[in-house]
Amino acid sequence: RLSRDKADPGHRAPPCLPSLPVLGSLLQLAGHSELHTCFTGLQARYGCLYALRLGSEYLVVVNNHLHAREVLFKKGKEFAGRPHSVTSDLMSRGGKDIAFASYSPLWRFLRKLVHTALSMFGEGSVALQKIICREAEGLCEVLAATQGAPLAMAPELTRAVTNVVCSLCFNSSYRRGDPEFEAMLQYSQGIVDTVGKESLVDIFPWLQYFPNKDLAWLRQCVKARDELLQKKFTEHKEAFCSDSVSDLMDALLRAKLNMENNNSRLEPGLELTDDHLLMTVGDIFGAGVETTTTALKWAIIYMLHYPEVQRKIQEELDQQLGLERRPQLSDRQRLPYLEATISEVLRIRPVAPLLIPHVALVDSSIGDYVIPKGTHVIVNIWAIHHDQDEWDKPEEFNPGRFLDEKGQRIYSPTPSYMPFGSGIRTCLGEVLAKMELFLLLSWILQRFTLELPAHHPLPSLAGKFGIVLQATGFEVKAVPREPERAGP
Ligand code: HEM
Repeated sequence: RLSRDKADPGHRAPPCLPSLPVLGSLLQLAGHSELHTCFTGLQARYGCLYALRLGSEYLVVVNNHLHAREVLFKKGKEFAGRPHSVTSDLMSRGGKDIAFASYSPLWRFLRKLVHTALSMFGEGSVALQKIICREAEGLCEVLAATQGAPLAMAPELTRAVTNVVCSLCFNSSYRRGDPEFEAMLQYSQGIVDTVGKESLVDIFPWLQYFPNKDLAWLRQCVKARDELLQKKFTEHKEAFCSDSVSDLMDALLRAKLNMENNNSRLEPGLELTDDHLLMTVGDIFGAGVETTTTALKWAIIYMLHYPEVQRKIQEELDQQLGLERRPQLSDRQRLPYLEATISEVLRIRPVAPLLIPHVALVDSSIGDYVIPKGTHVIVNIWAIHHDQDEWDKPEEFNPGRFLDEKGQRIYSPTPSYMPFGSGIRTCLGEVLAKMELFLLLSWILQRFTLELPAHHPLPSLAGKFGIVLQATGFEVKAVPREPERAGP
């Protein structure tokens, strides 16, 4: 389906959706709340790479893995920019974080710093495994206490994942019912509901000067988030000791103090301000909690739809570990079916179906098409993960596609798989997220069978497009497996 016309490479503009003055191509998208499926459907008419205009912005949508790899990997630096929008600027104080920051030495510095901190306090270390297992145990206790009564899983999953991120960022965690945690849940939901919907105010920035309910709610949620971040920041500053750095906030503070003491700057005019520290930690929260929780929700929803998959995971757990020994990260190799199921969940319901938009920093090209500097590039992971040329029956949930004939794990059966993006702006938390998904799911499924409570309809498999592909709320009945029933 890629253009074979090599006569004039890089000199053709991509096919463009019809566009009106001021509105651009907005009418073509009107009535489609699910942008990822709308963009996928438009391929039938415009091909796998096409352009559109939204307000004054020129956007290109990439629906194919070859073009996606060119943008993210091969020409990663050329497409490493991020667009400014009213909502993302509000969230990140004008890009003073990592995810919404422009490609710059400061972005690179912060990314490296967070990467080092995550590996120091977590990834690969026993410390993180302990933290996640503590949360997994807490989750199992909550499930056991329900004694088979229906339980809304979402808040429990969010608390477990929040506590992991909290431990990494602040070296602290929340108990059930903690008012600070409840407030955090509320503002996080508010942010998810309002950011990333390609809302009109991002297309027509001047709308921010008119009364706007969504924007007012987002401002309130961001204010609540910032107050909490500021509180943690002040506590950390007061207790700071450069010899005992035990979390991300401390690591950022130390970097800032080192810079000030050495009077070193990254580049003239670029300095690490308090805003950068706060927004970077806010970013790890924003990017780290909602994404992993969403993937967990989808995994459990698919377990309810496909009890035979759940059974196979449990058989594998029983065979490899039995019912008593709790799974550890070192067991991942021995549990390929569970790992394949997690991969399949991330394929069929990619958490970030359109990634985060990229921006062309220079005049460039994708395939045969010319892409001017400033173009917003949307990589449609949904289309890539559902591409019929790459996946057999892509709509079918089938963990088996990530296993070979011997039942061994295949990490990527086709290059058309990139749930965490790829290249220079690839997800910073991939390793952490995979650890959480593995440990939390294996601990739950070793001890409980998750069932649909009587008379409850199966939760919808249709996601709601937003900053993440949201799953609808649902309840489960957790039926203890044998040793739980028998007691310790
Ligand atoms: C299942 C869980 C997760 C998924 C599916 C996921 C996916 C993604 C995707 C698709 C991107 C955008 C890549 C791009 O624009 O090219 C991204 C960016 C990012 N993710 Fe994740 N993510 C997950 C968990 C996490 C966690 C746990 C953290 C932090 C601890 C995290 C931190 C980030 C950051 C900081 C960025 C921005 C990177 C940049 O712009 O340089 N993510 N993630």
